[in-house]
Amino acid sequence: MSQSVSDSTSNRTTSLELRAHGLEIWRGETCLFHDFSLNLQAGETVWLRGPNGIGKTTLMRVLLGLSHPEAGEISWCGRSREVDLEAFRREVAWLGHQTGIRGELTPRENLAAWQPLMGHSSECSLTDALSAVGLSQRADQPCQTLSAGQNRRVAMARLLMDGARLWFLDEPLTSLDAQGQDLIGQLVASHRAAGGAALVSSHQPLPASAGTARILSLDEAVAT
Ligand SMILES: Nc1ncnc2c1ncn2[C@@H]1O[C@H](COP(=O)(O)OP(=O)(O)OP(=O)(O)O)[C@@H](O)[C@H]1O
Repeated sequence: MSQSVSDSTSNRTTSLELRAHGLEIWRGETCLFHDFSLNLQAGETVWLRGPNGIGKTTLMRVLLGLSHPEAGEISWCGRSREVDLEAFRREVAWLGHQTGIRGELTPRENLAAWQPLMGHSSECSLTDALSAVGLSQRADQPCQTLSAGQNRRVAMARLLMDGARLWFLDEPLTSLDAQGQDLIGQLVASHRAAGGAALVSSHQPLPASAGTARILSLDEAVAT
């Protein structure tokens, strides 16, 4: 178990380790996970691989504390995640199926509206984030006039501005062309290189640009 050290400038722990042990998760009459364990540390990408409906979103929601497992323990930096659930959540940036983008607002306005809600601010400015996802030319156009893939890029720009060290990306490749998928891979690799970690769910292979990822095949891990 890693040691937690306090960072006096940001009041964060400098270690990064998410552990889940012995999780049992039911939805309705179905046991999705039985005795499931996961370990994610700084500099790692874990790819949750599995077909539609296997339980990837459900697992991410449980890890984030948005719903509860029937059994099992989840720890963050060596302590129960429940000790300070809010502090844990501030360390997580979640890109889910619903991006939370307001269509009547532009990418710039959406990002500005999200900014005060971010747990920690990164060194990446709003302008830099838009540029990094290739949206500088579309920054002032209402999001409802952008394509699905362009809106995914707006959501990715939010991750770059958010200083969260742990990324939960739920099917981030959806709606993206090959160039967009490659970009997601690059962003994940950069995040990892900067000491962050990413949990990425996808039913399709991660782009090569994402670099090394530890594969967790859910169809082998789920309850039988
Ligand atoms: N509230 C609920 N009540 C009953 N069943 C549920 C509930 N939420 C999810 N499920 C079921 O749990 C299973 C897992 O759903 P989940 O959304 O986690 O899958 P997924 O692997 O993320 O799928 P996808 O790849 O399509 O996003 C599905 O069969 C779904 O129908």
